[in-house]
Amino acid sequence: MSERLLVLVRHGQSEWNLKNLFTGWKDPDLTELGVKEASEAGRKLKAQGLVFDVAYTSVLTRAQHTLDLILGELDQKGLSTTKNLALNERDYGDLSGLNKDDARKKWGEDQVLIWRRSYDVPPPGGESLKDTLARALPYYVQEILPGVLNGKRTLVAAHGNSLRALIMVLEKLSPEGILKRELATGVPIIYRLNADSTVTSKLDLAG
Ligand SMILES: O=C(O)[C@@H](CO)OP(=O)(O)O
Repeated sequence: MSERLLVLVRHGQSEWNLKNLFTGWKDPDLTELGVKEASEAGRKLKAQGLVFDVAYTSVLTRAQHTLDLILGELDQKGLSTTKNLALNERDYGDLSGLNKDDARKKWGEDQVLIWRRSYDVPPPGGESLKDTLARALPYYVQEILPGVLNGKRTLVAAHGNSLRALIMVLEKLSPEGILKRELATGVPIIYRLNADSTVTSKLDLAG
């Protein structure tokens, strides 16, 4: 029987993660550390003996670069890959490009935390996690999940908040539960699914 494998990985550290800037749909590349993290993610997946049939990523450079580095480590550079905007980071709207500490000074710690981690309060001009889920989930259900359920071993390289949206569904987390869920850069999470698309097992390759 095929294994219904789904691996999610957040991109490695980006230039704007390093500078502590709200990023969203802006398109910085990986830092040197981010490149190392992505390669390390690939080595960890290889050490697990994993091979993939398909990959998905966003239309943003940091996620695509991460995927390329992972596939390089896996000797799978030619893997069939689909890029879609549905997997993009949450759009940070007017906050994009601002420094996160400066934003805390201007609007206060609590307000910035609400914009960053609440479920349904969007940052000005941007997307809430709920909005992000509303575009990432249909893509997952219609484009990614059918392949996984048919035995296509699937790798998704995307972003903190687009992946948090999918994790909320996979792990059946409440809006309160997702609030505290942080995704480290370049850490793969390996899911195996049941035939009804619920999660059989989860392995977080942190550390
Ligand atoms: O700036 C962003 O786009 C995201 C991810 O780096 O930040 P946050 O941690 O606030 O979701």
